Amino acid sequence: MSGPIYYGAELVRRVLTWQLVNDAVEEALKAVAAQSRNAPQLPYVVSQPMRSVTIAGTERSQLLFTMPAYVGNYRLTAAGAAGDAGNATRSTLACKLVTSFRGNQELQPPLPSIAANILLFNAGTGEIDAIMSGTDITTWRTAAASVVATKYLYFGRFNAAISELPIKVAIIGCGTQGEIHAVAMCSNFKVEQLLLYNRTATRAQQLADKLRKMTNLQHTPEIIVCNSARDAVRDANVICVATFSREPLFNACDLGSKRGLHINAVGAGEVAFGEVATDVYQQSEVFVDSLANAEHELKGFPVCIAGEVGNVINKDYKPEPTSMTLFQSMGMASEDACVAEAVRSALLTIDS
Ligand SMILES: NC(=O)C1=CN([C@@H]2O[C@H](COP(=O)(O)OP(=O)(O)OC[C@H]3O[C@@H](n4cnc5c(N)ncnc54)[C@H](O)[C@@H]3O)[C@@H](O)[C@H]2O)C=CC1
Ligand SMILES: O=C(O)C1=NCCCC1
Repeated sequence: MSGPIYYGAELVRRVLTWQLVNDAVEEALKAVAAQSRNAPQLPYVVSQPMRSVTIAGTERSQLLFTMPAYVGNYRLTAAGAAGDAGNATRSTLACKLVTSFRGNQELQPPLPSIAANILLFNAGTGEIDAIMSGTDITTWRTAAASVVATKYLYFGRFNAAISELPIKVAIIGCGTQGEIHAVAMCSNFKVEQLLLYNRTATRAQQLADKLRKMTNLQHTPEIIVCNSARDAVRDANVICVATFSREPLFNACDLGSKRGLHINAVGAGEVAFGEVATDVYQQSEVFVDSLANAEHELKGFPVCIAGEVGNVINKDYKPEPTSMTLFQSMGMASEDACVAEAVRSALLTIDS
């Protein structure tokens, strides 16, 4: 063996599309839920041990996560994989190494807070096949998980096509995740209004300017920069929160109509669920990406978890149509494994 191939960030970016990433993430969510429900009618085999967290220093502001996963008997149905027998069953063994250094945004010039690489192994021999830049994959797959959650938890309650229902989306936190969530929501749904809030207001304004110049968004909404998180969430149908805040950024009383509301809680302060108030969790039907990970990582979580997003996709659970739903995203190694495999497959198709 000649050693692993390296796929750098430029190459990875060439094939990242919403269809490719959404499909791979949806497959990972379904596989994890099938495994935890022990559903023998579904073919998946998943091993996703808890991620390890190494604290690089004396504070928890500099972290290294090790995220291994094996996903067996799943399918890539993404457009990028068409033509390479992308629908064939496959199995992927991968491990993501990802750092979270939240002070990086204060550096001159600033660096991303989250940086990752993904190791892809030969699932038959255990040899390492490839190392892939995983920073963009992490960014995209996190937003894709919110898109899939929004599709099933929010849109799933209406009897209309997703493309016909206009929504107002609030983005709380306008860093890397805030930006990709804004793009993802406008690329996948009919967003008529985008409400942006960031602690440093200039950052929200910069994101608004950037989004207004983007020509590749499926929908170009009215974009409003808000003075507070409360202003941003008041009239929103879908809320995406992605900050490092330890403190709640909005409370239940800030949410106008609880009927027909969905929240994607993506970020993590000292406590993963710190940025959303306890009463919001208490009034929501709460879903996670992985119950096993939630048990381990969400110590002191204020409510019972209704299930995994994959349970809703696999149709073994249906949320109450009138409830406020909340997706507590932690991020899963199996998402990275499936997306990295889809990226590799798409790159091989381009090359051949
Ligand atoms: N669930 C998942 O799968 C993933 C979650 N994350 C989490 O998403 C969050 C955001 O990550 P990035 O966008 O990459 O970081 P970033 O550094 O690019 O952006 C963070 C944003 O949060 C704001 N912020 C930071 N501290 C705040 C506070 N105390 N109060 C209000 N706003 C505050 C900053 O102004 C900044 O705009 C982090 O908590 C990160 O750990 C990141 C990747 C995957
Ligand atoms: O899933 C991930 O990747 C991450 N989740 C939490 C913060 C660091 C990266």
